[in-house]
Amino acid sequence: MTGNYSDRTTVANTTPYIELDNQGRKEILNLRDGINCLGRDPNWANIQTPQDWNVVSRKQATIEQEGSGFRIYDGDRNSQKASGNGIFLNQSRINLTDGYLLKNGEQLHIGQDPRYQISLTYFNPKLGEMSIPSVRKLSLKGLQNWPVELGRSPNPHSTSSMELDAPTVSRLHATINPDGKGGYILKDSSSSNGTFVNGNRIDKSCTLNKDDTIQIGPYVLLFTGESLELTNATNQIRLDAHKLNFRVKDKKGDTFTILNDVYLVLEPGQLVAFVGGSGAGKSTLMKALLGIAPISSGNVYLNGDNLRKNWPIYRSQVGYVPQDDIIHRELTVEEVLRSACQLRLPPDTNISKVITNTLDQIKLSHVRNTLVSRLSGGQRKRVSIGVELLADPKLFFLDEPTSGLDPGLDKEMMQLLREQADRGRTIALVTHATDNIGICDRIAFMGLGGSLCFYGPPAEALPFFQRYAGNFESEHFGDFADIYIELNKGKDKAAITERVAYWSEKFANSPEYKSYIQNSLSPGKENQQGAKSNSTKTGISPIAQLSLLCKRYWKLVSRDTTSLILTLLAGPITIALTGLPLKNEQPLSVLSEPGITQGSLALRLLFIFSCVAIWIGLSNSIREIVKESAIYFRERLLNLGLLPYFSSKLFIRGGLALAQTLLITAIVLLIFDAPESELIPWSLGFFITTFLTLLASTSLSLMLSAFVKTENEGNGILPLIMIPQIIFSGVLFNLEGWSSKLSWLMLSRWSIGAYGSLADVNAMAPKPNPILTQEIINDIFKASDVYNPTWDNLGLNWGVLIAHTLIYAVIALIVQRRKDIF
Ligand SMILES: Nc1ncnc2c1ncn2[C@@H]1O[C@H](COP(=O)(O)OP(=O)(O)OP(=O)(O)O)[C@@H](O)[C@H]1O
Repeated sequence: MTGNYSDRTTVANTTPYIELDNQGRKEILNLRDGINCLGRDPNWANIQTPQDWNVVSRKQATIEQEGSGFRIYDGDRNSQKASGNGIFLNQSRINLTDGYLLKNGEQLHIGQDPRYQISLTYFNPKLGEMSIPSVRKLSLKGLQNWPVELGRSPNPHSTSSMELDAPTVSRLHATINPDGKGGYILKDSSSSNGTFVNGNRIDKSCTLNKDDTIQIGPYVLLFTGESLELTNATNQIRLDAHKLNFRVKDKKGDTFTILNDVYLVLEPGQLVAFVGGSGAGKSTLMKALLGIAPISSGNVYLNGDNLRKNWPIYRSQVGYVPQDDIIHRELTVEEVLRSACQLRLPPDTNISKVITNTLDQIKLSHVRNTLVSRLSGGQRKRVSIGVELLADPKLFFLDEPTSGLDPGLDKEMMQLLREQADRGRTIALVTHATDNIGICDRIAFMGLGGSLCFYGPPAEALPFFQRYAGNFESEHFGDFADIYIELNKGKDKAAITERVAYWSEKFANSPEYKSYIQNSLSPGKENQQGAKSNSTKTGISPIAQLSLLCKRYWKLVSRDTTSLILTLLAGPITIALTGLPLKNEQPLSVLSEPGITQGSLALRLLFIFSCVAIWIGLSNSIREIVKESAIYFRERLLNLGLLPYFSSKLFIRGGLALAQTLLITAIVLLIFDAPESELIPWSLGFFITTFLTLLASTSLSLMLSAFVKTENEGNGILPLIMIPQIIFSGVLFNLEGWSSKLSWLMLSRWSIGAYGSLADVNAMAPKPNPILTQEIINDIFKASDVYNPTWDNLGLNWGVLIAHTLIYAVIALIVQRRKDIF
């Protein structure tokens, strides 16, 4: 960071002291030898703060001498009661049990809300030179150089710039200028991830008011009226879960509990494992902590902010690897990472550098150019983790990252996560593999019904469940499987629930609960307004997203060469086969004396054309949305636009439909005599009709793909869609009444109508004569208005095909939209 920050002046005092800074009001309190009690309560505190400093609790902290220094504990250490607002060092709450040994010049905070929090800095002049406090201040008053530049890499020569170095921050993210009336205007410089003021993403610019908090990527700045203070420079995240409950009604109407009054604390830099039997609620808990699972009640706070209300601010700072892979197997490792970078990070990012760093972190540099499909299960999981690490998330959730891995890979994965936590990330994972959970900082044992039965260091879990008799010197902590057995003991569900209730209650009354939850839990900011709805708008423009998604999708389609060739050739081959039995016929030429069967033969051939186009269109795309739902879901949580996503599918599939149409048209012109069309040349009319049929059926299959839950469901539904197209086409049976109305919903009805009017099949009806009466002719082939060779009729058929395409696309968008969580 550069700029004219207000540095602390050295105080002529040889006694160790703490300096409290309450939004500019400062108090210096000398520390005495022995025990210091800091708070507002005059009967308890021997270092007392002003009564109107309400953020400070009556019994805020106990500061005890330790050697030549001081250790600070939250609250009243004597009665083991934590303070209300807590004391934080880089978002880690100082606890009552271990406290924290103060370092000279280091700054802590009382409370979490930057608008009201009070900084507490410890100074010991005897220890010599003081370190510069971590809070950075840029004074705006009297500043000569405007604008103030905020960003990842602002003008290095400017004395009024603030460097906010994080991948999710744009090179020049935002600027501040005076408004000419004594105030200041904050302007977003078309950043990718947005500039937020008091939780709301600003559109273009806004006037700053005193005590506004500005959030840029992981940084929080406080505007004091005259200066800009960086209140969260360490960019770490803590998570506090308050009384999470999730209850649903089962089929009988009985209430079924999935999460039961769960409280949790995840401190910055901790690696936390959620373990427990199948169906105990681990995944639900993880999703609830992430804010993406519905809950009946309770709150999750990230650094004190209500997560659900502030998701737009935090979404780029939270990484999530679900159970299913979130990567495309047809791409190389580098391509996967590159496309994720392009979608998630600002366009001015040095992508190659970010990819190289990430590959180093996940130890996959040697497979940079390998296709994901050729990687082992463990390597694939690492790539999924790499995709999330690109944005350098400070809070990272992983759902069963080690499932399906052998013990060696399981250990490697846990070590990788340990390293990541040691870099300051807060990491939570769901796992069933307990061999290596000893390297976690905390484990949460869940019992049936979503009850928390233990939360604390792994070394304390076995003694808590009275299942351990050894020592914890070695990395192996004993057999956690015994705890699984203990929590599942019972002949039926009621007995197991009773067992779980016993342990859950025991834990709630245990010293472990007090130490690792009760005294560490931080209250969220009350009455906090959520981010407004415009906060969810995407970072990079929809057009840029569309272009990226089209390129990626085309790569995926073209990599699968066999499928691509089959997709392109299936239509022409089928049409060529149809030509075999008709090789001596001229089914489409209108003859002056049509034979008795010519009309019905022509209609059957046109019917084949329609069916081929519909079938190919349907089978083209039925899997395209459902097969990547895990990836879609993850990218949508970040900033994927629904319209660009769906349009990329329609455009690429539409392009393929165009190529298919060209090939089909060529083969039809080659094999069959072209009829003389009075409206438009047969070749052009055939091309347009085939393309519109293919496009409408592609749109229909994309819609179905959005509806179904699995690829198998999609495949199963195809015949149900195709067979009515055949029955209600109007070719095989005379349709009257309701069946005629139903045929309007069929693509085949409009497709065959267009082909029929182009080929003028009505003119192929045999002429009646004394032997061949009209009655007999009607049984063989009956001219119909559906095939009238007029522009009105042709236009209607084409128009309805286009309308079908649009309606299916809109329904698909609505269905996808309904899957959104935020
Ligand atoms: N939205 C929901 N509606 C109804 N039941 C649900 C819902 N979500 C989860 N459940 C049920 O809640 C229970 C807990 O599910 P969850 O997936 O969280 O368990 P888990 O501990 O992760 O299990 P596993 O280890 O087998 O993955 C299961 O019985 C599940 O079927």
